[in-house]
Amino acid sequence: MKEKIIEIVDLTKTFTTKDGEIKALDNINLTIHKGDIFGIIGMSGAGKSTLVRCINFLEVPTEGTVIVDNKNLATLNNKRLRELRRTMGMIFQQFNLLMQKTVIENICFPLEISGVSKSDSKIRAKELLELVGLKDKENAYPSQLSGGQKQRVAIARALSTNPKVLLCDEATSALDPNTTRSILELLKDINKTLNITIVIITHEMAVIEEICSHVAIIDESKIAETGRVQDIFTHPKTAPAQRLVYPQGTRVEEYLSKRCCRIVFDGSSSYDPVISQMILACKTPINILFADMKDIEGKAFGQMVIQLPSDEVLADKVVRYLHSRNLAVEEVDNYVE
Ligand SMILES: Nc1ncnc2c1ncn2[C@@H]1O[C@H](COP(=O)(O)OP(=O)(O)OP(=O)(O)O)[C@@H](O)[C@H]1O
Repeated sequence: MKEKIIEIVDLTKTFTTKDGEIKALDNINLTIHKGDIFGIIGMSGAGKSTLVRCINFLEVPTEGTVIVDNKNLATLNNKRLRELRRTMGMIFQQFNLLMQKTVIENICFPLEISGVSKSDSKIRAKELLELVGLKDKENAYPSQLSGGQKQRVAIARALSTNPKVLLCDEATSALDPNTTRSILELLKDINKTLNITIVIITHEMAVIEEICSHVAIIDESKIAETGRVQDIFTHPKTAPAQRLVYPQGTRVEEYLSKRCCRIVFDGSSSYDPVISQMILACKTPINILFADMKDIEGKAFGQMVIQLPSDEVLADKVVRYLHSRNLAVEEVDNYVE
């Protein structure tokens, strides 16, 4: 059993504004284990940023407990809280670099304010620049860098104090898809090589699928569903999870009069023509209603919704065949809220 690094118990956060009270988080319970890449996903306004700010006590919860690395944050004085925050690096959508400082000065800055000498800070900053692939940019200014490079500097800066946890608030939302992929690869690498727990706040399911091991879906201030990404992706139970897993435009209700099933491909060989083989084996045509597949290094990931034959015996045969190929199969005829 992995050790817990972050534990949130019965957390509620209410903001008082001139227009009344806003309950941004409502009775949140969440456990994140050491070494996880944990995604927190939800629509705009669901409460994601507030939750991440409660994890490092930049926002103090109205009710409930936050335990990080076995410390109850509510019991820490300001000095110990600052020390604890140093064990949690943070990166943001807008990078938040100091524009008047060079890349290396940006990375040295948190080290120097935590009391590390100028020369030691520089040595550490150079190591980090190498780690994030920006060795040749130490004297550049942020304005001379691309979005992806700026985020790499922000990651290096966040790692400078050797954190145990890296909190990423929409860290790839301002980046194009290729740059997003390369930043996610870098985060995966950091998680693996430095054994840093990563918490990723996002509104994009693709980010979760790409790198997270676990996910919590937050909807209207509450946790709707939490668990392993693979389990939630293959069997989303709640309406908010289903909305995220079924891509926009999948109007499953159109097919409700027919028996349909959703097949999840989670890494079988792309070269294995499983659908053609199924048609040959079951001797029946099937209608593909929706497919959203991608090939990653020769493996198929994604999902497909097929309409089953109207003959019940044949339909059962198709479902049995798919199960026999070890694919995750879910009938969707009773899906839709
Ligand atoms: N300091 C604040 N004062 C008042 N209300 C706030 C404050 N911070 C957040 N809220 C409100 O709390 C709710 C949750 O906001 P939060 O920023 O956590 O959502 P989010 O899921 O991160 O959204 P987004 O993806 O758009 O950033 C919103 O209704 C927001 O208006």
